[in-house]
Amino acid sequence: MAGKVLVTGGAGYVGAHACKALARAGFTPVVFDNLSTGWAEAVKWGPLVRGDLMDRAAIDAALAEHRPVAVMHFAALSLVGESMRDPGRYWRVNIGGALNLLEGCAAAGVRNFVFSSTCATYGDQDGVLLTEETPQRPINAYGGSKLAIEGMLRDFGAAFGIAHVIFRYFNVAGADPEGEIGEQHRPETHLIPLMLDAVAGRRPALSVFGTDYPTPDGTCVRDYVHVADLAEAHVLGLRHLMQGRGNGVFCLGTGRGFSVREVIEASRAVTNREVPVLIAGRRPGDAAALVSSSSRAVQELGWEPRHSTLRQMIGDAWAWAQKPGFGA
Ligand SMILES: O=c1ccn([C@@H]2O[C@H](COP(=O)(O)OP(=O)(O)O[C@H]3O[C@H](CO)[C@H](O)[C@H](O)[C@H]3O)[C@@H](O)[C@H]2O)c(=O)[nH]1
Repeated sequence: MAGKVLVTGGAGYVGAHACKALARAGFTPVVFDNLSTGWAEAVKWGPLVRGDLMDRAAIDAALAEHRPVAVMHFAALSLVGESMRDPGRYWRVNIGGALNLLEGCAAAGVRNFVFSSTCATYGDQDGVLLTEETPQRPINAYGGSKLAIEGMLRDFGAAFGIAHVIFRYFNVAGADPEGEIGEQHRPETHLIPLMLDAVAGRRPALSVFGTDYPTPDGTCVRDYVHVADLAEAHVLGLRHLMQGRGNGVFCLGTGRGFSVREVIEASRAVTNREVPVLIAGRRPGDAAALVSSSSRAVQELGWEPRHSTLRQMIGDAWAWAQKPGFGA
């Protein structure tokens, strides 16, 4: 047994897939989650500690009881649009939670930390391929709060010897290829599950947010990465830390962007059904194009994004969309 890993937000979409990957690699994921957006049913590979990151005593108790070899920090508010409407909540919850967790780790002697950051820290950069060295200029409170936590990690790393890996996710999509878990948000705001809901007739149509962006077809371009590939990168990042290879920052995307219209086209090919579409205005906070260069993760961690074709991401999400889902 490779040891326990405290996984904050492990009942959520990305966190739960990371737990499955950790368990497969021999670790025991201990989920710390307040279930505000996560699902107890998604916690299948280790214990669930129901707790809130705003409660420092609850963090200390979990660290003392489980003595993890590492912490993976997924728990956060993560909706761009919501962060534009209610920035205070994003700054309070994301920063306050991370600060409590890092102070808890420093006190408990946790020395390995993996953090979920985001391409939203880059802001709108005119379609350039984003690398780990690209200057970060967030244009929404969500991205701003995640960038601040990256800075917090550097300071705690230097002061307390907390080795850390920062992953900047691009657009996470798909579901567990074995169908055990998948994407389910309340409310749902993400493109692919909303599109598949419209295909399945569970909502009248997909609203396309903006057709006047400076992109080839006028709709936003994103770099979609399969959640199972993303989860695997976390195991590689953890091994990197446990082998003493030092701090790292890695973009997790595929280097290839797809427009909203291209995603809709791919859905037709996978499901053999039309997507009912409604053209709507731009959504505040959206960048025109966010595409990564994932070459550092591939070269330094040996990451292989094997599942990240649009076809498989939509196919796995479609299979998941036809199951009863959590809370059914
Ligand atoms: O009903 C919808 C939903 C989305 N979109 C468009 O589809 C693209 C993808 O939108 P998502 O909401 O699926 O994803 P985001 O790019 O907004 O968000 C993702 O990237 C963000 C960083 O930009 C955060 O990391 C966030 O957590 C993550 O889900 C965007 O261009 C959006 O405008 C639509 O047209 N209609």
